[in-house]
Amino acid sequence: MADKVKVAINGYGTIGKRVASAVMRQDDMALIGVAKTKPDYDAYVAAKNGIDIYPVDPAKAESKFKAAGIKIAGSNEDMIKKADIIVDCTPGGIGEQNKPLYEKLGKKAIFQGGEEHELAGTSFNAVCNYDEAIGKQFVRVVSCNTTGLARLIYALDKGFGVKKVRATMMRRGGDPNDVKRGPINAIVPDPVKLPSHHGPDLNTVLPNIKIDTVAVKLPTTLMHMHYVNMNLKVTPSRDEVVSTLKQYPRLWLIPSWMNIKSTADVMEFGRELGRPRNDMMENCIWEESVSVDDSGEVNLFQAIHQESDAIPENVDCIRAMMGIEKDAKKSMDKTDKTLGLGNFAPWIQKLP
Ligand SMILES: NC(=O)C1=CN([C@@H]2O[C@H](COP(=O)(O)OP(=O)(O)OC[C@H]3O[C@@H](n4cnc5c(N)ncnc54)[C@H](OP(=O)(O)O)[C@@H]3O)[C@@H](O)[C@H]2O)C=CC1
Ligand SMILES: O=C(OP(=O)(O)O)[C@H](O)COP(=O)(O)O
Repeated sequence: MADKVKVAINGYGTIGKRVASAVMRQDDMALIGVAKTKPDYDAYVAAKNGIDIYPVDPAKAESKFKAAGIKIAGSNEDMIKKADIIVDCTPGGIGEQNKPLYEKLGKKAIFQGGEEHELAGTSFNAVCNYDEAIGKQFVRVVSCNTTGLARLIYALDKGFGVKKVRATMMRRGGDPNDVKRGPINAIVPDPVKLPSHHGPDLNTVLPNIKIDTVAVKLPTTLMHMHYVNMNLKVTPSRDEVVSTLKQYPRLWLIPSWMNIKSTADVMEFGRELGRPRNDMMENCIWEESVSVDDSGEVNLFQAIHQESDAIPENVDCIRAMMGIEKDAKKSMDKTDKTLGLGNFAPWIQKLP
């Protein structure tokens, strides 16, 4: 195999730590290191796993890392210099501040959904537009909700043609460790002014889809829930819609016998399987919810694990931008195999 692609992760939080783990599972990529602003439990676990840590601002942070007994490997800029590509997983808006450094050092970078599409000029979802990212210097992986919508809508558009989508995103308030977020006791239309950003965002990867989206925030941290309504160009049977969805990667149809009744059950299933961090990277679509009427209108519920669903897309995006795999399907197959997606059997924990 040719030299491995050297990947640096700038920002090691919810998304960054998962991208780092996924990169470490790829035989065509090597993890150079991760950048953190400060030592904490994430830095402790990373260091114990032999991951090199580069403080964002060593002048401020070096003594803190030293006091915590965590060795540092250099500055954030040192890390970036060593890498072929940087996956920027910093909080929304910081990626924009980091871009000039990537430009100065002539590096490729992937931004996340918290940045504007215009920052990169190309937004990405593997099944929708892998080819558009091939060889690019800057690409943005669309956010978790948009990733979930894009995979689903692409499959049904390929299968039957989509006339119009209406989707309601019931969003988690914050991530499980994000105690400062809310709401605690309210349902918040967010944004009040419609549409929500998800529809226009979807059009960055599927420009020809007519879509209206609304979103509310709920007092929950586990997953997002989508109610999706689609008018198709033809009128397939329900069985045809279900079997089409089953053919596409990263779409999991939850069988009714599993008795998965809520996002809590989906997460409990991930925990019970023993998946790392309980991650459920697939769209989790309730098969029972899929309904099709005689005018070709489809309705369904899907749960989206915000912390992890965009992770395989980051891996594919690296391959596309580096030009090491020009075939989207081959990249997705490799990513899914290495991350154990679409097949639960290998994860099942040996008990006790
Ligand atoms: N969480 C989610 O559900 C999803 C988030 N996204 C997007 O992914 C991006 C990252 O979000 P998320 O992982 O949740 O964020 P987190 O807040 O969990 O993590 C951010 C990380 O960036 C580090 N950091 C902060 N400032 C800087 C800086 N100036 N330079 C380098 N690193 C820095 C933080 O370090 P330290 O902890 O040391 O301060 C932390 O490790 C955002 O664009 C977000 O919109 C996309 C899909 C889903
Ligand atoms: O990218 C996400 O959501 P989004 O798809 O609604 O933009 C993540 O769940 C982060 O959302 P946040 O901006 O509420 O932290």
